[in-house]
Amino acid sequence: MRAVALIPAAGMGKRMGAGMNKQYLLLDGRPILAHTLAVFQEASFVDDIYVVIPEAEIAFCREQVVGKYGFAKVRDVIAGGSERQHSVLNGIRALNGYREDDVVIIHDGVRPFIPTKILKHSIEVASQWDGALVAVPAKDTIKTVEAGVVTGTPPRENIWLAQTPQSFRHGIISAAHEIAAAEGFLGTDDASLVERMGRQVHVVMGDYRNIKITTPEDMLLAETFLKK
Ligand SMILES: Nc1ccn([C@@H]2O[C@H](COP(=O)(O)OP(=O)(O)OP(=O)(O)O)[C@@H](O)[C@H]2O)c(=O)n1
Ligand SMILES: C[C@](O)(CO)[C@H](O)COP(=O)(O)O
Repeated sequence: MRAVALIPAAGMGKRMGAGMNKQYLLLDGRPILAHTLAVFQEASFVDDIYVVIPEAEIAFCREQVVGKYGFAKVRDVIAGGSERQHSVLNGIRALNGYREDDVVIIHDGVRPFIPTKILKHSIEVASQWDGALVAVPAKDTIKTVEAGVVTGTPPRENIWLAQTPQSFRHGIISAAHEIAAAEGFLGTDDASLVERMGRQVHVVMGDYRNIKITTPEDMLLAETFLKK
C-alpha cells in the first residue's frame, strides 16, 4: 500500500487579509506551506506528495517552496480551482498510477501543526475503513441559528470539529469527488462527500493545536505554538 498526500493550498486567504496568499506568510522565517510540507516529507510512511496551488503561483511554489526547502517527495504541483473542493478534485485527477487501495491523505496546506502520530493513525484507519476524519470534540455549546434566532442546541457530546488530514482509499475518494462533481454537490470538507455515499467515516482524535491558519489571530497562536 502506498500513502500519498494531497495538499490543497490554492485558496486566496481572504479572511487573513494579508495582501498576499497566506500560505507564504512566514513563521520562524519559513512559509506556512513549507512547515506543513516538512511534516509529510519527514514522515517515513508517506511516499508521495502532490500540492495544489493557484495556477499563477505554480512556478513560484516550485522554486520558492518545493525547490528551496528540498521537498523531494513532491511529485507534482497542480493548478487549483475556485473552491477547495474543486482544488482537491484537480489533485485527485492528477494522481496517476495509484491502486484503488492506496491511501490518499488530504491535508490543508495551512495546517502546519499536524502531529506525525495522528497522521500515521489516520492512514491506518483509512486503510481499514471507508475513511478517517481527524476531529476534536467541541468545547463550546453549539447553537443553530436562522435569521438571528436560535433554532436548536444540539447535544454537545455529538459535536466534533472537523480538521484535516482526512484520509481515504484512492478508489473511495475518487468516486466520492467525481459523484459530487457530477451532481453539483459542494461540501466544505472531503469526508462529507464520502458520507453522502452512505459510507462510514471513522473519527481519529485530533489535536486542538492543529489549527487551520485562517485569520490574523491564528498567526499569533501559531507563533506561540512554534515557540513551545
Ligand atoms: N479554492 C481553494 C480554496 C481553498 N483551498 C485550500 O484549502 C485550505 C483550507 O482553506 P481556507 O483556510 O478556507 O483557505 P482560503 O480559501 O485561502 O481562505 P479564505 O476563505 O479566507 O479566502 C487552504 O490550504 C487553502 O489554500 C484550495 O486549495 N482551493
Ligand atoms: C476541510 C476543513 O479544513 C475542515 O475543517 C474545512 O472545512 C475547510 O473549510 P474552509 O471553508 O476552506 O475554511
